[in-house]
Amino acid sequence: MIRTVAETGSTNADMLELARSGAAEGLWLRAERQVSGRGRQGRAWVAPAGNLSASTLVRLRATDPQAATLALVAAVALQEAVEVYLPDPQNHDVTPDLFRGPPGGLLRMSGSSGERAAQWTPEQVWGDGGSAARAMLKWPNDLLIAGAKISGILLERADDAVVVGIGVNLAAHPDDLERPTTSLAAHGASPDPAEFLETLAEAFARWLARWRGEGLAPIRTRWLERAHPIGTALTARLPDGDAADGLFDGLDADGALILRLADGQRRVIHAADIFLI
Ligand SMILES: O=C(O)CCCC[C@@H]1SC[C@@H]2NC(=O)N[C@@H]21
Repeated sequence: MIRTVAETGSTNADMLELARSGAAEGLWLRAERQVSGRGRQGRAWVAPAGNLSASTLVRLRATDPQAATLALVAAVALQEAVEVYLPDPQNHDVTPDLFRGPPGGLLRMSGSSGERAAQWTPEQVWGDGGSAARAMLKWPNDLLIAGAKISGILLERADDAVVVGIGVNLAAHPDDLERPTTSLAAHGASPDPAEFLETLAEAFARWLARWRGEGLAPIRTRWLERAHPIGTALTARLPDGDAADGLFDGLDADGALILRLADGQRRVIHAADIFLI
């Protein structure tokens, strides 16, 4: 069920209240205008009119996979929904053996983890994407088009309830000094937020059911297929202020990010802000 309000501070804050008063799993709340949106790590989330601001609720069960992995469930559902609206969504069968990423140099796409490389052209990862623009996942749940962020996902927990808040730049994107941003409109599509949410809610319900029924494995597989290739150079900015540079080497069985460091060691990262370099 989808409830829509004209304006609110934060749909996540509202959904946490609804969760505390017994709301059932599956409820979605969408605000046409969200004026105090919350982002990850205490940041604000700015949502110009025409963008999607919505939250839903998952009630955890004893047999569920780790709650934190709902971040990957939300990410694969959102990636799927965004690609429905991108031009030429079928155009993803290019699998180059070598991948040239900035600042230059060739990176082998097949990592030691043996994951199959994602089907990306360098232009789709780094360039303007053009008519072949694709929505690419970056750990844990950012979605990028041609390197620019198009959406944000924020998970918040209250007892057995996890609130999953999703903001998508459909019509417009706010400027961000720290990282490039984009919108679906900038790529030739501007779905109505209500219609977009129907698509997203359907995809989320489907991936949530798989997460419950089959565990994290199919979600992880799908995430890897839709993420930057193995071998992509990343910087992880860690919660303690440190940073680690390395090459993307897949996800562990729990969905944590694996970085291959310059000395060849693998580092498993559970929490960080990740940047493509
Ligand atoms: O920092 C991020 O990338 C996450 C942003 C999450 C924004 C969404 S918009 C709907 C929901 N309500 C909020 O207050 N935040 C989330």
